[in-house]
Amino acid sequence: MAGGAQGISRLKLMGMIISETLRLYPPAVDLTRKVQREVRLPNLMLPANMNLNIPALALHYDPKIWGRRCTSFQARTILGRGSKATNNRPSAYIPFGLGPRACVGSSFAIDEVKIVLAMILQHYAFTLSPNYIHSPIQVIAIRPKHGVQVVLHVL
Ligand code: HEM
Repeated sequence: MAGGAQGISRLKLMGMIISETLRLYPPAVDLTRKVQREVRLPNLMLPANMNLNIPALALHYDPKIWGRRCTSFQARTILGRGSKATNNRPSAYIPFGLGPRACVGSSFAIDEVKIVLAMILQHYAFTLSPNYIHSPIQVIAIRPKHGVQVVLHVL
């Protein structure tokens, strides 16, 4: 694809936009794990059989990691899958989980979004409809409560 603003290819830019969208609206807001055997960390002891809740949403909005503007959409602050953006703290960015049980479909999911967007953008530009009400809710996964109405402009 042709180079975009500041030498970033459109494909890369699309990846950054998808990554930033998944930071602000991770469909899975938290992950759960069961502690199999007692674990002692410097400041923490986790007893066996304890259920752990790992709050992806809270990590994704932590100003210590993402800065003061952590609540706003800043695609350019997040590169690739977030390892640089998180200062090599990959556990701070977990829309697909982390470790051996991380999402096996992550690359497929991202490629699918890129393909669908590329197909739409070949024929249309789109803007948010004035009727759109920003209201993400959690119904198992995060979703827009009132849908996402867009206005298509034929190219
Ligand atoms: C944007 C789309 C998607 C998101 C945000 C997502 C997110 C996640 C998350 C958070 C987990 C749990 C990881 C963990 O517990 O550490 C997971 C697991 C999983 N996902 Fe996805 N997923 C997506 C799309 C897909 C797709 C398209 C597939 C299949 C084609 C898929 C297949 C799986 C499977 C099989 C697991 C279980 C992996 C395991 O337990 O070993 N996911 N996903």
